[in-house]
This record gives sequence, structure tokens and C-alpha cells, in this order.
Amino acid sequence: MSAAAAERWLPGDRLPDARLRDAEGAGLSLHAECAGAPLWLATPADPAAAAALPPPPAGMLALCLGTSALTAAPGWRAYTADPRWLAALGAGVLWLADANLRLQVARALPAGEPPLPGDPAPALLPAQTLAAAPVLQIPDVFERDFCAELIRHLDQDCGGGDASGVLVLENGEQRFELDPSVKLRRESFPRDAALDARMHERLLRRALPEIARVFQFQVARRDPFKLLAYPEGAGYFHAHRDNETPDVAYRRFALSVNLNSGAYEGGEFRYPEFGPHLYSPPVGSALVFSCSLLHEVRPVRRGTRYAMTTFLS
Ligand SMILES: O=C(O)CCC(=O)C(=O)O
Ligand SMILES: [Fe+2]
Repeated sequence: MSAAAAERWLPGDRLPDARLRDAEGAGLSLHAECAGAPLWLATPADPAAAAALPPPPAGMLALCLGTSALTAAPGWRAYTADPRWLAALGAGVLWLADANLRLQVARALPAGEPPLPGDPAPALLPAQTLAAAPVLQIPDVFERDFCAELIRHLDQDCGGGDASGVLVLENGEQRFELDPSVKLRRESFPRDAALDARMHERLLRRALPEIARVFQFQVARRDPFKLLAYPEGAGYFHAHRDNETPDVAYRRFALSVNLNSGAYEGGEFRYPEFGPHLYSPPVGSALVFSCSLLHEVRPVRRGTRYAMTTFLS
């Protein structure tokens, strides 16, 4: 599967690398030199807009970008950039990007209320990171509205989904049967090709490049998408691996997107081989992990957890 060429970047997209040049011709590499802390990128339309950029917060790298080097307001560093790369950012905007160079929010210039990063999460103690599972979390793979559409599709167009079975092999015959000692949930393949295509596009632009970078793995195929519901008192998946039986041994990575959060209790992922930590990503965020890892979805105690899952190979 290859990444889609995006004409305009959106919140959640990771900035492709760019070589920037200052007025003296000195270069700056975005990926090599600008990652690791939030940054501002502005594309003022003219010198007056460049001179009127808001003062960056202390310690924030602020890049004023154009096809020619502009004289920027104090605190800003002015660079030229490739016109196509600039066009994808959009003209006359101020973007906030996170420490992983993912675009967060854009404001039209002049930006009355410039976008500021949230408070950083407190650092975990070394004893806690020692027990962290090798799981990649990717924020904003699906937009919040899109998640709501998928939940509605599962609940209304797919009748809430069917009870999820496990594959049983007996005397060379395969059949699905319900097994509450393994899992209890409802599920459905999407029945709308347009929704399916939008999920696919989001994976191509948001998840696959990050999987290639973090795990050095090029995804070539995926299993069909599955929409999942884990209702209160009837939603869990006990500890299992995703590639254990011969029919699924080809799977390399599991990808699961949480379609809601806050509206339920329980339903967290846990990786018992790696310690006690619970993983419950925010709406639209994906968890990606090797299919060889033991994992479970804890029982939902209140509300319903909705998710979308697929397997990559
Ligand atoms: O609930 C999910 O997000 C995925 C659960 C899971 O482990 C699976 O479907 O194999
Ligand atoms: Fe699983």
C-alpha cells in the first residue's frame, strides 16, 4: 500500500521533510533539526504580514516561510521553502505542529489568538517506562466527526453488528463459534464503500508512514476493516495473540483505532507480558503493535467502547 499524495495537509498529518534556506543561503533540515519540541510555521502572504506575526512563546521555534526570504517579526526565523511544500501548508496561515512534526491546528493570519501547545504530560518514572509495551500510538488517525459517523454506521446501518465468534478447526473443517471464555463483543465489516475508502485513505496518510519510520516495516496488505462494539457487561477480549493459528500466521501488526473515549469505563488494552499498564488512546488515535504480543481488552464496566481494527502484513 503506498501513501496518498496530499495536496493540502490537514491536522494530524506529519510534515514531510523539507530543506529550508535562510537569506544567506544556509540550509535547515526540518526533520533533522526541528523535531522534538512544538513549533510554529507561518506562511505570511507579504512582508507586512511577516512583520506582524505574533511573538512566539519562550523556547518555541518559529519559522516564517515563503518562496522568497521575508523579514520576519522578532523571535521568528525566516526561510524559503519549496513552493509545492509551501502550497500544501496553505498561504497566509499560522500552524502549530507537535514535537513529532504533526500538524495540530492552523489559524488564518493575522492570528488574533495564536495556537498554543497544551501542557506537556508529566514524565513517567524509569520504573514505569521499564514496563511499557512496545506499542506505537498515533494520534488523530481518524477525525472526531469521522469516528462518530463510523459509530452511527455500526449501530444503524449494520444493525449494531453481530456477536463475534472464534474460528474453530475440527477434522479439517473450519467454523465460527461463540466462545465467551475468549471474547464477547459485537462486530461488523463496514457496509459502505465510501466509509471504507475514507478509512483506507486515513491509514495511508497517517499510519503507514509512521509504521515505516518507527518499525522499519512497509505495509503491503491489510485485512478488511472491522467495526467493533464492546457493550457494558458484555464486552471484553481475553489475553491472546493475533497470529497464533495457521489461518492468521501471515499477520504482522494489529492496528486498532478507538472511536470513542470518556463515554465508557474499562475496555483498556493491556499487554500482560510487559507489565500492568493500561492503554486507552483518545478518540481517533491508533494503537499499533506486533501481532506476536499477548494482549487483552479489559471488560467494559459502563457504557460502550467502539473501535475499528485491522491487521497489517
Ligand atoms: O478491541 C480492539 O480494538 C481490538 C481487539 C483485539 O485484540 C482483536 O480484535 O484482536
Ligand atoms: Fe487482538
